[in-house]
Amino acid sequence: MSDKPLTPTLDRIDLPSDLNGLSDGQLRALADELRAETISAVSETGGHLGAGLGVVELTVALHAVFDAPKDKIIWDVSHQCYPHKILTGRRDRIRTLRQKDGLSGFTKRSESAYDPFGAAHSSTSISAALGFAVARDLGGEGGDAIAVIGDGAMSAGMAYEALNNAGHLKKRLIVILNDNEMSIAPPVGAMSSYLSRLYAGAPFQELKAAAKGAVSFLPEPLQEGAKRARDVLKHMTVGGTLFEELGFSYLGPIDGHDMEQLLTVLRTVKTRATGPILIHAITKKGKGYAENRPDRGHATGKFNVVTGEQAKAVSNAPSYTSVFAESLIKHAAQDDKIVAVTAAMPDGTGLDRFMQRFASRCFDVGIAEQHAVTFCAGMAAGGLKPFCALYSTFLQRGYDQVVHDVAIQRLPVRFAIDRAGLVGADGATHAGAFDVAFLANLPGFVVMAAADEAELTRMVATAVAHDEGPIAFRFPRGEGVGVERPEAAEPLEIGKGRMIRDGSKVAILSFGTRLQEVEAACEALAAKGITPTVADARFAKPLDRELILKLARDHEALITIEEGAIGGFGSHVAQLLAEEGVFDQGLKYRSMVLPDTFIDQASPKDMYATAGMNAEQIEAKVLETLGVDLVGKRA
Ligand SMILES: Cc1ncc(C[n+]2csc(CCOP(=O)(O)OP(=O)(O)O)c2C)c(N)n1
Ligand SMILES: CC(=O)[C@@H](O)[C@H](O)COP(=O)(O)O
Ligand SMILES: [Mg+2]
Repeated sequence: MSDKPLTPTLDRIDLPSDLNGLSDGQLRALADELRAETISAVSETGGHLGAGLGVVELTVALHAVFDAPKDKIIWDVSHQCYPHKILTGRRDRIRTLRQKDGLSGFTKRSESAYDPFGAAHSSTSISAALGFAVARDLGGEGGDAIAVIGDGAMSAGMAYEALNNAGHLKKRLIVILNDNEMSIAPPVGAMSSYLSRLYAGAPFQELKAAAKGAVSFLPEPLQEGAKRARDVLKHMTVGGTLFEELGFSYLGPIDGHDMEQLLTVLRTVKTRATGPILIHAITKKGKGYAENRPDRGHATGKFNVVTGEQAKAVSNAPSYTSVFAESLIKHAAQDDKIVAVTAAMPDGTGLDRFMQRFASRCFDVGIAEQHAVTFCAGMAAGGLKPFCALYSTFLQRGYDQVVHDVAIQRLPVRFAIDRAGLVGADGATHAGAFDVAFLANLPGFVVMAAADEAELTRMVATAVAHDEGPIAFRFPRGEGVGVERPEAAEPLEIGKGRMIRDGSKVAILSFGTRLQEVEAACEALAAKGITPTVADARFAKPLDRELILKLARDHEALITIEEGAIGGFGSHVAQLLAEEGVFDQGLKYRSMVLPDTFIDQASPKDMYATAGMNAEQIEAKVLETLGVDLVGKRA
């Protein structure tokens, strides 16, 4: 017998237009089936489960009431989009989610007309929806523009910039605030408390009754129209909210799992809204399956639906994240000037452990990377030693702050850049591809990449000791290589690399954890009689000029490799070699960087294969550069 759920109503739905003939009762049944299908699919693929389960009813109601793809439904972050994908022609591929050549785990314009706007970084939905609304009103395509944004995503400045602009423009625009009182971790900040107060004070049950009463009079609610709708609106509107001050009509709070309330409110809004309107829906993250998990099932590996047991990868090596956190905690125990900042990723950055030890010196600022950077700049200016722990991809959002607030003022902010390089299932949106390029071009910045977990401990020590200006160290997602770590790591000499092995003819200069692949390539090359010299650059800025020029002088060819896009370490090395006239002397130089494309999700190994940066490809690059064929003979 199949362990897939029975889904008789869902089986009749291929596209949202198939919802048209369904009664409200059937829509309710559909939601239950959609929830079961989502759980079943994610049990096979892993992924973001909890957020999607929280919006199952909302997804059905939105597609029942609105007319996608003409109406634009824009999911913020879009990690909650799996039920939407199932209802929009992608059910047959839903069990390929987040896998190579499969469906993306996020909305993606190139994947479906029902994904009008791609996302994965948070808090962009209101701006995008407003853009669609303006395009529509200026004669472009499209009907309603609807942004669905979570309470966590509401902590980011960009959401307020959009509300501010939308309240001013007064376009018809629908924002649904999906408030489950969760970010990845429990949400933080004054805004989160404000939202809780809004709904703590509201007469939830009365609203429910009001909506139900209206529905009982409305066998065909859309035809019956105005009067009942006005009643529902009147009952639900709470005066004086922040949103109203910003120019929005505020509706709610409503129970985001009550199909009757959702349908009534959405139908009312569809027929009556004129300007910007915000619907405040209260939901439960993980609804129906993962409600009791501490993170309410934010992300999960594959799991057994019956027992909930998750498949665990076995590794003897610690994760880079935990090595970073442990090292920082050790230093912080000796140095009370050390403080740490996360932007809504306490678990992901390992700072949850730091927070347990040093609560008053650790700050979760919410999804607010720009603020995180400038907040750290302020603390550095005030004499503290701030560690700004961000994923590479999310640091992108704080770039002007890095330049304007940190670099120009030469403030000693320490950037701990996690998820450097290709990250796997989250795909292109989460690739840590650009940080080396966008940091190493800034005057006075020190930029390091750890080759393994022992190196990471040294780089944490280096960052603690470096008070002269900004410093960054990067490390990848996942486990280290299992090397022994120094008990008490010494700071590195700034701008000094290290030799790994002496060889001849060709030198490989590695920056970051590709070093393991370089080593594997060297083993294979040894069997062909080729013994490359290998060095670990450690620093992209300042470069170890002496080391690089020596490698260039002593070898026929020099190859650099890094887990980053063009414009990073290799470009700086090329600049140095060009300035020093080394190319004029005939050096063959090659730079292995991420290709100039966005690489779709797959395992990190497969993504690096696509990028041409695994051991076999390094080996091939050495042979090609030396003009040697695959068996090791010179052409
Ligand atoms: C700019 C940015 N920073 C951090 C993240 C990581 N992140 C993804 S989802 C999430 C929590 C979002 O919470 P919420 O909007 O309430 O959605 P929920 O998961 O509760 O449905 C965070 C912090 C991100 N995607 N984008
Ligand atoms: C959607 C999002 O941005 C996060 O949930 C992200 O997927 C977390 O990635 P890690 O699993 O690498 O922490
Ligand atoms: Mg939330």
